[in-house]
Amino acid sequence: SSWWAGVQMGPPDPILGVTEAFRRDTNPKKMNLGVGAYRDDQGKPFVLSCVRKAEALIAAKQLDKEYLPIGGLGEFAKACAQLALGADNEVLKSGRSITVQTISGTGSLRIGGNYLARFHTGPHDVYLPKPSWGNHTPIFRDAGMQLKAYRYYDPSTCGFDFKGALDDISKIPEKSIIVLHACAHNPTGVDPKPEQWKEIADLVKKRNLLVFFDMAYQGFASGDIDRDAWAVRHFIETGHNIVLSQSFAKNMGLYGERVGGFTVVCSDAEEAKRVESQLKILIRPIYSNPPMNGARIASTILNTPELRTLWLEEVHGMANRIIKMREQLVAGLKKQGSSHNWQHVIDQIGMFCFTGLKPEQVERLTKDFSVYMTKDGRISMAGVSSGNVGYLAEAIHAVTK
Ligand SMILES: Cc1[nH+]cc(COP(=O)(O)O)c(/C=N/[C@@H](CC(=O)O)C(=O)O)c1O
Repeated sequence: SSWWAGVQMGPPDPILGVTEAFRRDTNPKKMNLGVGAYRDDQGKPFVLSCVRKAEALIAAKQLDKEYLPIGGLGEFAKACAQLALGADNEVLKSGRSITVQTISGTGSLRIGGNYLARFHTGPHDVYLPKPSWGNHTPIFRDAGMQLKAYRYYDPSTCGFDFKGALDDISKIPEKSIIVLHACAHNPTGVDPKPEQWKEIADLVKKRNLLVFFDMAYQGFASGDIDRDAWAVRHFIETGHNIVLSQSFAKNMGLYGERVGGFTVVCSDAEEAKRVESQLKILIRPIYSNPPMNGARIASTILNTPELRTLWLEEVHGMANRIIKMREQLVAGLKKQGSSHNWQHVIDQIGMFCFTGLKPEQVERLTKDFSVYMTKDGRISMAGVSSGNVGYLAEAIHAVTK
C-alpha cells in the first residue's frame, strides 16, 4: 500500500480557511471579514508608499544575495527592538537584551516556544488569554509546551473580564509562562486600560511568572507606536525580564514578506550573549538564516527619517480608517432599527471586532449574505469599507433581530 495511506484529511485552518471559502463564493456582494489583513476603502490590499520608496532605495543599491547571519539582518534587529522598547530604554543601552530576526510573528512565537521548551527551568505551562489568537495553541503545543488559559473576555459585556483575569492569574503556579497581547487583542479587540495593566504587572511580579508579550499590531491599534507599546515598556520598567515577539505584517503591510523579531530581555549583557548563542544554535537547524528582502524594507523605513515619518502617517491612517468603519457600522445598525447595544463595536480596538454573534448567526451571515468571518464571531474591520458597511449592517441586523 502507499506510504501515506494512514494520513487523515485535516480540517481547514479556522482563520485562513475562511479566505479559501470566500474565494469559492461567486456572490458579487461577498465580503471577506476573516483574515486580519488590511484593505483600503476600495477593498484592495494596501502597499504602503513608504514600502515602495524603501524598495526603490534598496534596488538602487544593487545589494548582493549573500546569507544573512543566523540572527538575521543586524540593523533590522536593532531597529525592531528600539521600536518596541524605545531607543533610550536602559535595556538597550546596557546591552542586556537580544533580538533576532524571525519569520514574521508566527516564526517569532515558534522560536520563542522552542527556546522555552529547551531552556525554561519553570513549569512548561503557557497560559493564554481566553480566547486568544487561534494559532497560539498549535504553535506552543508543537513547540512542546503545555497550554493553559486565564479568563480574559467577558461575553456579557463584550469587554475585559478584569476581575476574572486577576483571579485566574493569582492562581497560576510560580514561574509558569503567561502570554499577553501587547495591544489590539486578537480576537476580541479588548485591551486592559493602563491602570489595569499596572495591577496585572504587579500581580504577575508577585506570582513570579515569565511574561511572553505578543506585539503584532504596534501602531495599528491606536495609530501611535509609543502608546501601543506602553504595556511592554511598563512591564520592563517594573522589573519584568520579558520575552517579546513582534510582527511587521500588519503595521507595515509586509504580510507575505514575513518580517518579525524575537527579543529576550536578560539580567545583564553577559547573559544576553549566552542567550544569543543558544538562539543561534536553535535557529540554525530549522531554517539556518532568515530571508533578507522584508527585513531590508523594514530596516530602511525605520532607519530613514523621512520614510519613518511617512510610515507613522500611513499607519495612523490605517488605524483611523478602521475606527471610522466601526462608527459607520454602528450607525448603520441603528439605521436598520437594531435594538441591540453595539457600543462594544466602537469601544474595541485594532483590526478586529468581536461581535458577540453566535455560531449559528455567523453561519447564516455566510450562507444567506456571503459575509465571511471566523466561527467565533470575530470580524476583521479591515474588510469593511464605506462601500459595503451598509450591506454588512443590513446582514447583521437580519441575523440578530
Ligand atoms: C496576535 C497575533 N500574533 C501573531 C500573528 C502572526 O502574524 P504573522 O503574519 O506571522 O506575523 C497574528 C496574525 N494574525 C492574523 C493573521 C493570521 O491568522 O495569520 C489573524 O488573526 O487573522 C496575530 O493576530
